[in-house]
Amino acid sequence: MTGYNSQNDVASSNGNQAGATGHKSTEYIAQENHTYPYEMIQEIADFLVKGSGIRPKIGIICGSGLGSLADLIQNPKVFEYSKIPNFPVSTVEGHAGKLVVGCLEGVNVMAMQGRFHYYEGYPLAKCSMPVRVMKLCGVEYLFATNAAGGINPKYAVGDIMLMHDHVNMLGFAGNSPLQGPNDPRFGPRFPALVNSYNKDLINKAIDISKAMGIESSVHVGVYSCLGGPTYETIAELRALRMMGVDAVGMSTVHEVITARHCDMKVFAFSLITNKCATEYSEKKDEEANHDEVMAVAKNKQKACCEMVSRLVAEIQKSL
Ligand SMILES: O=P(O)(O)O[C@H]1O[C@H](CO)[C@@H](O)[C@H]1O
Ligand code: HPA
Repeated sequence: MTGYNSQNDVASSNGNQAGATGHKSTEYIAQENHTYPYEMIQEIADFLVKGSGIRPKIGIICGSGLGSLADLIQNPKVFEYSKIPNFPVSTVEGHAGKLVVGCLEGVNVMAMQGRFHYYEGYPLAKCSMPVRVMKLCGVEYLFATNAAGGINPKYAVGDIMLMHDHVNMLGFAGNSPLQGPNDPRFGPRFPALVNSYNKDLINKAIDISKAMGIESSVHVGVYSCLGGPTYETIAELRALRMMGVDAVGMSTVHEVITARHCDMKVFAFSLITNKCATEYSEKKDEEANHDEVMAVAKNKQKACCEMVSRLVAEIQKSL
């Protein structure tokens, strides 16, 4: 272990500060940006692979209230985040803070019961650091799930939106999980993001929705991530709709960016937990709230679980 802690006060690690030339070292810039050095990610991955005896092929991130996706896993080995070296802890209700490793439909998988959000106070690189851990554990496919507000007027509460693209609002503001020095062992300095969402997996998920008889409540659309923790204003929601956004949340995009940077195949979906109002109203019940988000997710977890396990079974056929 390097002894580096991303929450350390940068100024206290004076060994890495500007040298006689006045230039900051790469390691110092990495600390300034709260990024994790490759070696530290490798150590976390080694800890998990050694502790579970498993090299997972698929990584699953459970959205708010969707932690039961991890309950599908057979012979689970459960790691509390607080017991994993250098791992952040979950602070949001509906995010248990456990990493579950085991087998699903004959495929070794790793599931995060609890993700990290920017509004929790974590820099984006830290929010999506577990995706790099997954990569170094052997993960080739990322399944990212989330609870989201439906902006597309055709979407109903309880529908599923398969993500085929995103609008990165935090990126518009100059924030990225890839900010700071690039380590080419993960990926290129300037990764392309067209075709980020694997078309083959989207098509398989559409076929699965037909087989499940739920195709009328499954859509393909565009997700946007805002910083939160506030839900959006009417004016913001109208602006997002004009930009072609179908569903809005506070997660996922930075995880997808990190996964594509290291060449993982990505499948992501939103469970629509509330309809976003785009008209001004005094009615309290039209305001988004986390209790409603959690309740809808709990209600719909069965369909989400079936969608995920059937898709894993499809991937298993192609391995
Ligand atoms: O994106 P997930 O983690 O599913 O959670 C969503 O639900 C919370 C708001 O209710 C926010 O954290 C939003 O991002
Ligand atoms: O309406 C929403 N907005 C942002 N994030 C969300 N997560 C669930 N619902 C929402």
